[in-house]
Amino acid sequence: MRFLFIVNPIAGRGEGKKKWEQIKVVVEELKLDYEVVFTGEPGESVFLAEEGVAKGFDVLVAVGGDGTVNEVVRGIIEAGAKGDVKLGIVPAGTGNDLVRTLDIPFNIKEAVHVLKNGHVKNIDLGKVNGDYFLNVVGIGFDAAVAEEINNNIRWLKGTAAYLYGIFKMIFQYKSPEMVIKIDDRELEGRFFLVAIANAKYYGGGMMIAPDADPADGLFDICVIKDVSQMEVLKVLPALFKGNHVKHPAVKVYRGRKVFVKSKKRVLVQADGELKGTVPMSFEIEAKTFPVLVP
Ligand SMILES: Nc1ncnc2c1ncn2[C@@H]1O[C@H](COP(=O)(O)OP(=O)(O)OP(=O)(O)O)[C@@H](O)[C@H]1O
Repeated sequence: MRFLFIVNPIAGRGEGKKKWEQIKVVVEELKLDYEVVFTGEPGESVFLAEEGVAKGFDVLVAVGGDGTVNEVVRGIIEAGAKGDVKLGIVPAGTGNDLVRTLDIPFNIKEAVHVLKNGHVKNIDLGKVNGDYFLNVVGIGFDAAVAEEINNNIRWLKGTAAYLYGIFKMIFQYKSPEMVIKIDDRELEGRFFLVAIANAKYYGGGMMIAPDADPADGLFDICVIKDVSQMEVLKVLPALFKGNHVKHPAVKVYRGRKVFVKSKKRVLVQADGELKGTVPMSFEIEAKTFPVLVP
């Protein structure tokens, strides 16, 4: 197996480059057949991954956070190698939400061992607007927070940015009326947020869908009804352990296809990236993307 490591040197607040030096030691100890490339600007991992596919590497290893992982996946897909070329991940980001769901170790040595001795898991991909997502789509409150972070709080990163954004938005946000279709089921009402989850985590460690399995061919759809601001603040800490699902305003559904519409401007984010507003539909592509996991 030939490995191409795609390293984001600025991931994890500039730690990426230093992490690579540690990774390299283990990679050489294990005698992996490898090459390494470094990104020089945002988005470059997509291009480097496409090049890696063209050069015939079997595994492309994203060294970075979820941003780098998403870009490498996009590169593999755009090169037409979905299902053929495998994804490896050595976490070096601030968030690394996919890694948490897949139980890939944060310890460098252990993560590199997974590349050599782990097994292949074919995970599901979420589809939105012809694009793919790995973790979670958020509709409503969390997308409003993502917009706020994008526009006004770029100086903070990861969970800190989310928490700040949440406290800022909570007093401005009004739960909109929405219609949510999940396969043959239809829900209607005022919703605080809808999270369409392939994996369990988003926002750098918030466990929005504690029972989501990224290889079961299904989305876990977490629907939160309109709740008071005080109630949100009370439930928020429970989100880190996934205990929010016990709250009476929270319900989790499973499905393959989701459609959401509203008469209001309701924002959508996918893996932290703003996608626009509803109406929008979401579909799962079951078990198509091979990833090396423990
Ligand atoms: N050389 C570079 N200079 C500036 N930005 C880069 C460079 N290489 C990659 N990027 C961008 O950095 C962004 C963040 O990367 P990534 O998500 O891997 O790290 P992170 O933010 O530390 O981790 P996480 O997303 O898990 O919190 C990505 O959008 C990527 O396009």
